[in-house]
Amino acid sequence: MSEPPIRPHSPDGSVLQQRPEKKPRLESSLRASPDNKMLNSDNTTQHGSVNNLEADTGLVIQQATAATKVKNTSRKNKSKHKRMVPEPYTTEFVVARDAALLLGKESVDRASADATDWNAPFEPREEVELVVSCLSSTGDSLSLAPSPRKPWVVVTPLALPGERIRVRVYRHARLYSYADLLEVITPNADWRDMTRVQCKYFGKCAGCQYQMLSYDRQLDLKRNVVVKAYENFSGLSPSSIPVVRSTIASPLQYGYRTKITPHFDAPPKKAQKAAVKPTVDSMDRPDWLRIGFNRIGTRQVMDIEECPIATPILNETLGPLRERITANIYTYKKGVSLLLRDSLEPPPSETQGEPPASFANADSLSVALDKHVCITDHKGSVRERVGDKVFKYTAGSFFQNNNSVLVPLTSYVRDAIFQSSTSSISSSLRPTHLVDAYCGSGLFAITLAPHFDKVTGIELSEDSIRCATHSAELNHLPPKKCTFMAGDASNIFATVQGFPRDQTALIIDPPRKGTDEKFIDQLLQFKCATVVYVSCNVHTQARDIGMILRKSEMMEGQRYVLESLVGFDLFPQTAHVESVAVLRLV
Ligand SMILES: C[S@@+](CC[C@H](N)C(=O)[O-])C[C@H]1O[C@@H](n2cnc3c(N)ncnc32)[C@H](O)[C@@H]1O
Repeated sequence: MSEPPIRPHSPDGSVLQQRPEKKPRLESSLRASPDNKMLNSDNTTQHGSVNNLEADTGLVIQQATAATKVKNTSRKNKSKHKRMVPEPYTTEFVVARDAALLLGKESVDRASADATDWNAPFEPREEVELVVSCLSSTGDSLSLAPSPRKPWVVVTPLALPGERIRVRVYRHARLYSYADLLEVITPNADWRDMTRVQCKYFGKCAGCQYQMLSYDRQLDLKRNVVVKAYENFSGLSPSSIPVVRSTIASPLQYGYRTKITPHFDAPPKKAQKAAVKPTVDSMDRPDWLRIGFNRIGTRQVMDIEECPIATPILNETLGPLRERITANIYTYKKGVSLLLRDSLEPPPSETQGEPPASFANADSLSVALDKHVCITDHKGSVRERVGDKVFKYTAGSFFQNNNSVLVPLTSYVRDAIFQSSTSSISSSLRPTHLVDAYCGSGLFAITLAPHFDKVTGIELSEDSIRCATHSAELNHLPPKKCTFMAGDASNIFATVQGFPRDQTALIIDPPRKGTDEKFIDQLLQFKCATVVYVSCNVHTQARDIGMILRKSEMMEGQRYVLESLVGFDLFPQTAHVESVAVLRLV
């Protein structure tokens, strides 16, 4: 089967795409995050506050009501609608909240009262013209259904505010429907410039959403995502939320991604049977074979031979790797997710099989600074430099995927710890101890260690802890200054009881699902002077910060205040934003 015909860009710069049939699915809630982790979905029990938050803000609570109503209908409908209720803090949850906000509380309440909130005003696969109202925090556009239809939102990728678009609706949820963009009839000339697009798959591949925008515009949009997350998900009063700073740019806006994970499906059964030999000549590439990334809104793999946001060495490696896979495709019985990770070339002592010097130091690694290699083995070793520090970690484990922004990020966190913007830190209370919770391979602990007397990190992955400990050695950080332990983040508080609390800073950098109440309760008992919360999901961060601030109101004498908020652009050309929140004990 060949690719469906696709015309990526019309002469006037509008985006045109023809969509293949979709599998029934929960597209957005299963959408991969920029670092290709599936979005999390399990916070309801640990944060019993999800429902309280909904009650506070008044809109999404209606969704739970509707889902409950659905329970009383037929079994078929029940399962169908149940699938549509988004898990808290997933992409779909955020879209649902944004759609409800666009409709307004009155419309939402009316639709709930009439029990019409699941009845979309569209025929199956209907084509309609819309005018885009705004962007959701997911990067998708939101438009109101044209009158005389009832109040309803249409979620469409790749369209911009003010644009007149033609779409085809394909799936419905509560009070909103998803649609494919067929045509941009009237582009937003201030925002859209298709000559900026650097990837021929833009508009089809699910990876990027913003290549048609100026970089300044992308940064503004990301700032707004942080603003909205705290307005809608923290449950905090506006007076407790500082003005969100301008998003900090990535030095590289293309060629920055140090890890990509293209994938491919196993040969279809029929093709396997028909294959006369296990290998394929390069001229004989089967047309069902696609090695690449998912098509927007589907789990269909697109054949992609180059990704302009990936680093040069990853693209140089992708071509030959694709050829090797193609030649041996019939030997694969299952689909495969490949790993390509950018690494500094190993020092000669390691490549020549000599045992590495026990303290092979940062300087010896710097010899290889300019030469990059691509690691494709999940268990292989990756070397990466951040400022004057070097890291060695396992290719399959977590490490931030945009090296160019890591010096600005770690420097910002360091400055936030040492320079309070709202109160002066007296020299007698200068931070001397650092706790790095969810430390991964030790990025923050190791880069910031020179500024502290003692640093300790905790992380669930034993392999990452082994790598962090080794990287500390590589950077001449002795164990009495820098230690790492494997375990649940909340265990850290038992081991740092000897740290002077008013001179201790805590960094939290959890996965997308955020931290948990057990961790927050212990943090509040520990009462360190500064908390810096780094997050790849600003919505769970807002929820957690809201909880920390509210609970800290009940502490005697002191409480935490949210001193600053800023987004970092770790993934240019995408809608993703990393968020850094600084809390101070006052
Ligand atoms: C977003 S990464 C941050 C890693 C590191 N701070 C960095 O920037 O490279 C989150 C890390 O938290 C770890 N993790 C997840 N759940 C954890 C838990 N309950 N306790 C400790 N670490 C956990 C993951 O293994 C992952 O390495």
